[in-house]
Amino acid sequence: MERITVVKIGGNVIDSPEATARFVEAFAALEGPKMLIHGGGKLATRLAAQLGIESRMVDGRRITDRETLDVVTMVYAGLINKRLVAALSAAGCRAIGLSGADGDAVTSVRRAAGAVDYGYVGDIAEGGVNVELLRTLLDAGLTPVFSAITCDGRGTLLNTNADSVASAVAVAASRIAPTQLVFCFEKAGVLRDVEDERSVIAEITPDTYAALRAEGAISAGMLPKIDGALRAVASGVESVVIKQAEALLDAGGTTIRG
Ligand SMILES: Nc1ncnc2c1ncn2[C@@H]1O[C@H](COP(=O)(O)OP(=O)(O)O)[C@@H](O)[C@H]1O
Ligand SMILES: CC(=O)N[C@@H](CCC(=O)OP(=O)(O)O)C(=O)O
Repeated sequence: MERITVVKIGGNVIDSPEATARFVEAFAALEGPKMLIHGGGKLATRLAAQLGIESRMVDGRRITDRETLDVVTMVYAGLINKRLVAALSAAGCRAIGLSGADGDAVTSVRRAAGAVDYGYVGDIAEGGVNVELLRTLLDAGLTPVFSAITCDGRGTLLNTNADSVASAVAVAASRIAPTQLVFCFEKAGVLRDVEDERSVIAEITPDTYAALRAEGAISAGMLPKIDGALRAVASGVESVVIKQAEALLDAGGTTIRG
């Protein structure tokens, strides 16, 4: 099979209909087999607030109680996934929407409660992504579109950070064909100064990451993204780039190296 492109689209982009439309057009134009993973954390937080449910994030991950799990399942696996699939289909991309439960696509393990009890949050185990399902869908010319809802294989849905889903899917895809992973979000790349769009860091390695963390230059939602990116390059993914969604087809952004 030709080189596979796995793209993650972040929640701040999804929150803007105009930015999403521009991204969908660029993604549909990408040649070769491809997959999309989407977040939607911002919309979930807003809808939860409308229902009187407070949202709490720790290290870029949502504390997910029973009520919150229902909200995120409706928002990620429902509204956002189906809107994206409809828009991609309209743009000529044969998309198929999936949660981790569909076709046993992504199996995860509930996080044990430690210093923090994350509730219904799952981490993807080694071999948790169904490679044969991916191969079947890609061979059929379909573009899988994954939400951040996974399943423990025993009937319980779990909330998983979408960046972690993206890196696990990319690692699984690399067993089918060489795979590139692109994290798209609203900023120009990983920034040295989060307020300065011109301060893009061209390259991050495990050593520079540790230094940037210690300086406090990288925080919150950027942590699971770079953790996932480093895991992906260490596990056989050919290249990982973090860049602006609208620049999907252009050069630039931050390259992650092992
Ligand atoms: N060094 C950094 N460069 C860019 N963004 C950063 C950095 N450190 C923290 N961030 C924050 O991380 C956010 C992206 O993470 P997150 O909100 O989880 O978005 P996504 O939905 O794209 O995963 C950015 O909007 C920014 O506020
Ligand atoms: C466990 C956990 O934190 N899950 C994430 C899943 C969505 C996500 O990752 O969305 P973004 O890409 O928009 O951040 C959450 O509920 O926020």
